[in-house]
Amino acid sequence: MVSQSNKPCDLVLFGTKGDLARRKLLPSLFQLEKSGLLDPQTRIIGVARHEMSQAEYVSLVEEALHTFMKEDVCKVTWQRFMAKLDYCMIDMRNLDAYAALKDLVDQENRVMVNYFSTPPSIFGSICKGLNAAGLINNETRVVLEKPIGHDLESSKVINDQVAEFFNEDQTYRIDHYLGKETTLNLLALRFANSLFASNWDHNCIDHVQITVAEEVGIEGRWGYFDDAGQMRDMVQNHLLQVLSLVAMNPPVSLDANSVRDEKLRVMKCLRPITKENVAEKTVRGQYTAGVIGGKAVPGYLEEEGANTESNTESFVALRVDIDNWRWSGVPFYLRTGKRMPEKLTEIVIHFKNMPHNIFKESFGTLPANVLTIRMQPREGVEFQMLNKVPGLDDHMNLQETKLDLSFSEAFKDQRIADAYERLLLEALLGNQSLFVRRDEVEAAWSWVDGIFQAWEETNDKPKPYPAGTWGPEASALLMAKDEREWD
Ligand SMILES: NC(=O)C1=CN([C@@H]2O[C@H](COP(=O)(O)OP(=O)(O)OC[C@H]3O[C@@H](n4cnc5c(N)ncnc54)[C@H](OP(=O)(O)O)[C@@H]3O)[C@@H](O)[C@H]2O)C=CC1
Ligand SMILES: O=C1O[C@H](COP(=O)(O)O)[C@@H](O)[C@H](O)[C@H]1O
Repeated sequence: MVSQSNKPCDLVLFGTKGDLARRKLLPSLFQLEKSGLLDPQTRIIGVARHEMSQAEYVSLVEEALHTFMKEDVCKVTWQRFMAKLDYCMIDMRNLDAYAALKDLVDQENRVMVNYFSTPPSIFGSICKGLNAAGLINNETRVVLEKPIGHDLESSKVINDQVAEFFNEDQTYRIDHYLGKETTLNLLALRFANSLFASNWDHNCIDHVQITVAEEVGIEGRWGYFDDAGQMRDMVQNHLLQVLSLVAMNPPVSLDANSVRDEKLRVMKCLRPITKENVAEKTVRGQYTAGVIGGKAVPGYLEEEGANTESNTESFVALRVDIDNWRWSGVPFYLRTGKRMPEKLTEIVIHFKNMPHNIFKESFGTLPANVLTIRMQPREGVEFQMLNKVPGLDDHMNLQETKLDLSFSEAFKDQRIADAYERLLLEALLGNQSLFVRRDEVEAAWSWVDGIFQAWEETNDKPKPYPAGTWGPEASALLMAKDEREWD
């Protein structure tokens, strides 16, 4: 991706005491410092509404690093990193409070990048506060966490509140799946290899499966999750972004708007799901108590903070049709759920069967080629194909074999950076390619809203599935109807 600016920044982290900031953002910033990717002049300013001395903030950050980093906290890097930290107490709903930031930022010499790691309900207040303190100029950037809104209408309200103060080219909407190495590799796979580039359509592909399975439940986030559900939490953003990258036409270049234009075209071609077809095209589920990795786990309704009644889905399976020339007749099957047997994100491309079988006598039906892109864990790419078994005994004895490229083997000395490292770096550099444009967010909401409406009109309720399984039986039936099965 092409970087646009290399100026030092004031990265202002609103919600610095929150879960995301401590678990992901601060450790990622630390890794950037360790890799020498933060400008020596760059500052990190944490904002929260609690009274804290500078020393207390530094130890909050240190504790977050020790708790959430997978590797040891390098002492030399820590000395450099801690010297970059500042803390500012602001109640983000109080517009007068933002004046306190003025003494900490230096807009003449540094670009101010404001990361809103807070509930979206206060994004508007933060923008107003920054404006009231005179802290917004043409270079100032804003990074917004997902999900933006609860539906199309509320997302428009939030985007309008931000757009009152920031242009689209100053606005960076995060979808952390776009920062994953394996997501970026999808671009390389598709557009740097002629074998795939020329076979990526309805002539060669039978169907596509995208699975994003999580072992975890709702992780103590009942308040947020019960309001959102798996459709808003994962499908509206992460799964539709991945689907768009798999399905889009080749962008003219890697610049932000070329890629985003192509993704948007895909979203606009998603066939609406309505009350007439929602039953055959969607499955929602909710986990009950079960066992994962030999450990008993509670059901959704027994989670901490749960109501006894809730129709929120923790699992979704969908058949998605894309109404354009490239994908005519090629269904995309999506499934995502919490409390699945394992954490697994993968895209599986099922190619079409051979039109004629010359190996009938020795082999019978020829299985089709399958390309699996393993996004996490065990990142890599796998291609299933048929080969002749060497030997003189049976002159055409075929066997299914795999070409298996594991990133950890092929790129032994390369560390796989967390998605947030990549995205924070891109935001600091001013490159929007890996951020979602407003029209993409709205197109995604518009399609997802249709499904919610269809569920409501048909009074659809989530079907139970025991934790530690691959979702309700209806998910397997959704595939079986089309004479297919999940991988
Ligand atoms: N956690 C995650 O894994 C993910 C989170 N996100 C998104 O990131 C954002 C943050 O999520 P998360 O960290 O989980 O949420 P948290 O609730 O843990 O953190 C939000 C922070 O915002 C602060 N805050 C809220 N209102 C105010 C206010 N008026 N003044 C000052 N501070 C305020 C809270 O302060 P206080 O502590 O005082 O309440 C809290 O520290 C959300 O938009 C979420 O959807 C996206 C993907 C994953
Ligand atoms: O955005 C979110 O993503 C995580 C899953 O992310 P991953 O990188 O671990 O696959 C999910 O657990 C969370 O509910 C959701 O808000």
